Amino acid sequence: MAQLFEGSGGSGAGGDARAGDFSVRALDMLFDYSKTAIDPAARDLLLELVAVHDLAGRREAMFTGERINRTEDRAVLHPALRNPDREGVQVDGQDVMAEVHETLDRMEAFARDVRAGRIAGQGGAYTDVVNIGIGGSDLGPVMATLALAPYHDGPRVHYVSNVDGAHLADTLRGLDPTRTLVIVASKTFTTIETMTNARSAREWMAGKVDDPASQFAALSSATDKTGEFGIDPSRVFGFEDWVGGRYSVWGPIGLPVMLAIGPQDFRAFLSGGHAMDRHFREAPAKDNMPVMLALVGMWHHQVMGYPTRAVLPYEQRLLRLPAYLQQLEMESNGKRVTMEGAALDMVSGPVVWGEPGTNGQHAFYQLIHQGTTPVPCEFMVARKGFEPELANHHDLLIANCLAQSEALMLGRDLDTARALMRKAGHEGAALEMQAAHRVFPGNRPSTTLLYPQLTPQVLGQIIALYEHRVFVEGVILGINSFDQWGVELGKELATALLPMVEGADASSKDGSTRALLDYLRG
Ligand SMILES: O=P(O)(O)OC[C@H]1O[C@](O)(CO)[C@@H](O)[C@@H]1O
Repeated sequence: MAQLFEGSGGSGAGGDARAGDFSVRALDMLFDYSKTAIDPAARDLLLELVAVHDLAGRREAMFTGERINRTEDRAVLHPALRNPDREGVQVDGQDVMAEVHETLDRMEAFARDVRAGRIAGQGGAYTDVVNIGIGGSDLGPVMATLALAPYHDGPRVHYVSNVDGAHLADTLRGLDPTRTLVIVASKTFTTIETMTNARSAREWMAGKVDDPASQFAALSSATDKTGEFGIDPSRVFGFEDWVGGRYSVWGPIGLPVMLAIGPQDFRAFLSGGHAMDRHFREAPAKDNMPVMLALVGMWHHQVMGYPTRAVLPYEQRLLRLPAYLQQLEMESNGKRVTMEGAALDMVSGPVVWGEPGTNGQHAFYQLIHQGTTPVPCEFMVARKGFEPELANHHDLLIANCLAQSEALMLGRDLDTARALMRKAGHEGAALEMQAAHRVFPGNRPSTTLLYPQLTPQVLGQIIALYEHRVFVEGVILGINSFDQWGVELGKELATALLPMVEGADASSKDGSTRALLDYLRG
């Protein structure tokens, strides 16, 4: 592996010149990639990829509503959901902005009425909201709701995603059905987990509420199906097929977030996303944060061959960010063929995983520091927390975040380890053995994203940053980042298996599946 800090030109490892040159500042955030092995020549080569693959052209095709999701023949226009302009974005010659804003205005009116108790349940103002959805209809709103806890001033918002009855039962336990609003969030309104949970939630309400459907709202593109479920059109918030599930938190799927934090703060979230859109569209590649985040990731995955990437937010409220990014990255770029359907001749997107710091330090960082496979780490931390009375905690959080990237970069060599062991009283073979265990190879790559504070605006910037990173990676790989055919086969087989789980003949199944069924059917 190339040495980190090659050509740093600064004062020692990670010197000043390198830190300034190998970082991007935008929208009051700082993305630092000086602790990677990328040198100016490598960066030039990476930047060439951007030109060769016509990123600028592909990006404009997305923002101007071309049908770039070719296998589904759809435009990809989630940025329109956070665009404050009331006109100017077209799909097939049709301006879509009026409809986007009309829906946003309706969502806001609904959220204000629910929060003020003007729209209420049979037993009075809503105290609780239960959002039922899965995948993109869950991960974004869950992540954002947790992230923005300091801004919560509405009803309590809960999320049910798993078809495991435990999720619904544990969530509903203790809630008052007469003061609970249920939101069914499903783009297609056919997802079996969501529809099963929605029906069970309706049964939970039946008997205690005269008209359970009146305490339901729906977020969906399939407005015909929401009607069949019995949800009044005034409580249905629709969106177009050009909003992909994992990109949908900015529109109606974000309604539970809006209920929790209020319309004004939700607008700030949208405005953060829009600011990142403008930066992505306008900044030259080397100063473009999503572009450089993507290129650094591709360097690690494609060039260095590191199979995974860890997302390590030093921000407890970003607890669900790694799960959110898992879907964003892995559902978007986990593909095996190019846009044209030819076999991909490089590896597709990496495995994304992670946990907030400092918790992860006491769990899996051992492997990151001393395991044999390097794991590129993506650290994130805010300049400021929200608990002034606990400012010392935040200082400790920052110190830990910086210490980890420093330890990964510098490591500890054998001589230093030996000296430590000598000081601890070891000698001879015992000293050698003990010292070997205390060596840190160092030279392990990491990046750090710094931001002022996790406000709605900044969260919007961060989420749009990652969305565009995925887009850039997809363009360079030459794949379609906006379909997800890989989830279909399992869904089809589950539908066919259900009757067999319930006792039907399973002789058509393979021997392994039959044996598992035999056990489970008792
Ligand atoms: O919103 P829906 O239609 O219920 O889909 C939920 C999720 O299911 C998927 O289609 C994949 O299973 C995701 O892409 C999507 O976010």
